Amino acid sequence: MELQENAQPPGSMVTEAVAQNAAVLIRKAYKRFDDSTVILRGFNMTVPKGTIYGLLGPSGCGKTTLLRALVDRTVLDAGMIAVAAKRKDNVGYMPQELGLYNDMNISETFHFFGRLYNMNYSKIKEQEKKLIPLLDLPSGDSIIGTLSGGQQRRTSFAVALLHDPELLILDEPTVGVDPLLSQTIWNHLIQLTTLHKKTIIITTHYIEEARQANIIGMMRSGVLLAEESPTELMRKHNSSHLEHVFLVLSERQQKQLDLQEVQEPYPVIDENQKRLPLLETEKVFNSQRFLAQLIKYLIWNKRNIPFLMLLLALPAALSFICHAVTTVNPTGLPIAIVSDEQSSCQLPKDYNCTHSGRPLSCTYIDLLRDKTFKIHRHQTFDSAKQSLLRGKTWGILHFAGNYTASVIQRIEEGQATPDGVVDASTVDVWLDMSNQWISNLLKRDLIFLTLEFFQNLLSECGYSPQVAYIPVRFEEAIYGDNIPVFGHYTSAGIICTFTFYLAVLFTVGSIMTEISVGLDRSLVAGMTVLEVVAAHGVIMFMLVGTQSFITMFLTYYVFGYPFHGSVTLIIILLFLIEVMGMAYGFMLSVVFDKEAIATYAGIGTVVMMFMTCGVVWPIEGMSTVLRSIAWAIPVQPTVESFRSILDRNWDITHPNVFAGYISSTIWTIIFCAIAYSVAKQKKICV
Ligand SMILES: Nc1ncnc2c1ncn2[C@@H]1O[C@H](COP(=O)(O)OP(=O)(O)OP(=O)(O)O)[C@@H](O)[C@H]1O
Repeated sequence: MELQENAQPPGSMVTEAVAQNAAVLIRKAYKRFDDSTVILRGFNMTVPKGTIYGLLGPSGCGKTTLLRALVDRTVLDAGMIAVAAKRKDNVGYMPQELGLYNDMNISETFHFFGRLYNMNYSKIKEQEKKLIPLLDLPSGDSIIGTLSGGQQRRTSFAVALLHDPELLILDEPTVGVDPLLSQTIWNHLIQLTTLHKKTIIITTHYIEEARQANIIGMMRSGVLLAEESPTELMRKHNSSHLEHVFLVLSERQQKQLDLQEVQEPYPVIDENQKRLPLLETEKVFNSQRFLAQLIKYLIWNKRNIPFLMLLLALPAALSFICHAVTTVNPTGLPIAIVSDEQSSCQLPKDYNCTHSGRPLSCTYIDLLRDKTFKIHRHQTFDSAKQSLLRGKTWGILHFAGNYTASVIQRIEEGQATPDGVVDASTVDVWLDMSNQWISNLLKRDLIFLTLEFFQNLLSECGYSPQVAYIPVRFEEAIYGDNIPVFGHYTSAGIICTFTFYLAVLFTVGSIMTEISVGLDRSLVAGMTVLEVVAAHGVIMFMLVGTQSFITMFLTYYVFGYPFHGSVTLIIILLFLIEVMGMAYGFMLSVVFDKEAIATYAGIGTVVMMFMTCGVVWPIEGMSTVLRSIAWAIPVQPTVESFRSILDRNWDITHPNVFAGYISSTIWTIIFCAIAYSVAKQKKICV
C-alpha cells in the first residue's frame, strides 16, 4: 500500500495504515479557523478500503472542512492524514456547494470534468450514457442553470463518478433528492464498494439513511464520538435508531466537557512546517486541461451573446460619444452687443479710405457672426448686463458712439492719436469667466477676430495689413494642429484608461465567478491556477483586443483623428495595458471577497486615473506633489507614451515612450505579486 501524507510521517503511520488496510487514516488532527472556531481537536479516523464510511455530525461541526483536507483544499494545523489514493484522478469529490457552471449543459459539464481527468471523448460519452439514466437526469443538452435543485445535485454526483475513482468523497449527495432516488444512489454506492472495491466517505444530515454505510463515524466538538458499524453501534447502545445513539453519545460527551475544568490546550502551530500535498501535484500546465477551461469560457460566451454584444458595442458607443462631444471647439456662443453708434450710423466727413460706407462696428459685428457667435443686440448697457447675469450671454461688447471715426483716425494718425480717440476706438469687453474653457476660447477668438478686422481695414485703406500683426508669428505647428481640438488631446487617455478598465472588469467578473462557483472543484480535479489564468488571458485578449480595435478603428480611421506614429508600437502598448489590467483584476479578485466590492474598487481606480493620468488636465498643471509622483501612477506613463507615439511619431528609444512600456510591465509584476501573496495567505489556491 502506498500512502501520501501531508506531513513528514513517522513510519508508524504508514505501518498502521497498511495494517488496517485503510484507504484514509487520520491521527491527532487539529484544525481551527480562529480561537472560537476549533474544528478538529485531536481527531482520529480510520476508513477501511472497500467500505462506505458515513460521517455524521451536527451542522457546523466541521465535516466539510475535514473532507476538504482530504482533497488538499485545506491543511491541518497539526496531526497526520494518510490517503491510499495517489493521484487526483483516483479521487472523486462532490462538494456541498456543487461546483457546476450554470451556463453549461449536462453533456458539456461531463466533457469539461472528463478532460480535467484526462479522459478521452469516447470514454466520456460512454459514462454519460450510463450515468444519465442511472441518476434519472434529463437529456445531456439540458442547461444546468435550468435544472431543479435535486437534478443539479445528481449531476454533481454524476461528475464525481465520471472517472470511476477508487476513493469517493461525497458531501451530502442526497440533500433535496426524493427518497426513491436517494435509495438508488445508496444502492449504487453499495454496488461500487461490494463489486468494484471502491471506498466511499459520505456525509449526510439524514442520520437514518446512514444505516446502509459499513462504518459510521459520529463527529462532535472536534472529535469522533464513535466509529463502528451501524448495527454494532445500535447493539451497544441498545437502540434501534442511530439518532438515539448519537443523542446518547453527545450527552455523554457534553457531561465530560462540562466536568473538565481546563480544556486540553490547543497545540502550538508551527507556521513554518512544510506540509506536502496528499495527492500527487499535477504538472503546472497541461494542454488538455487548458483546452477544457478555454472551451468552458467559449461556451459561457456563446450562452451570453447579448452580454457579449454589449461588451463589443460599448467601445463603439464610447468612440461615437467622445467624437460627438469633443470633436469641435464650442460654437454659437451668444454675445450681447451695445453699440452707441448704431443709432446714428453716420459716416465721418473726412473718411478717405475705400470703406464700404457702413459703420465699422457693423463690420466688426458681421465678422463676429461669421465666426458663429450669436449676436444679441441691446440698447443699453444695463439690459446687456442683465442678459449676462441671467446666463443668456457669455459676454458684452461695447462700441463707443464715435467708434468708426476713432478707428479711422487711429489708423491715419498712428502714434499722434490722442488718448481720447484711442479710448473710443477700443472695444470694451465684459466676460462671464465662470467657465474656464469657454472664457479662454472667447478671449482667444476675440483677439484673433480683432486682428483680422484691423488687417481687413488696413488693406481697404491702402495700408499694409502686416502693421496690425502682433510681433509674434505662429508658424505651422511641429506636432499637432495650430488650432488644437480637445478631442484629439483626450483620445489617447480615454483609450488607455478604458482598455485598462475593461481588462480589470472582465477579469474581476470572470475570476470571482470562478472562485464562487467552481474553482475549488476544478482544482481538486487537477486544474492548476496557471491553466485558469492562461485560458482567461486568451479569452480576455480576444474580447478586450476586439474592443480596442473597434475603438481605434472608429477614432483614427472613421473619424480621422490624427495618427502619425507606429501602429505596431501602439498595439504592443495596448497589449501591455491589457495585461496590467488583468493583473490588477486578479489582485482585486483575491483581495476582496465579494464581486460587487471588487468591481466598485475597479471603477473607483479608473475614475482616479482619469483625473491623475493627464486625460482631462495635463500633468504639468497638477500640484507639485502629484506631479512629482505622477510617473509612479499606473497607466499615467502609458498615456504619455501613447500620445508621444501617436502625435509625435517618437519611437521606443525615446524616454517618454519607453517609460510607458517599463511602467506597465513593472506594475503588472507588482499586482501579480500582491495577488499571489494574498491568495496564498487566504489559501485561495493552496
Ligand atoms: N474558511 C473558513 N474561514 C473561517 N471559518 C470557516 C471557514 N470554513 C468553515 N468555517 C467554519 O468552520 C465551521 C465548520 O464548517 P463546515 O462547513 O466544515 O461544517 P459542516 O459540518 O460541514 O456543516 P454543515 O453540515 O452545515 O455543512 C463553521 O462554523 C464554519 O463557519
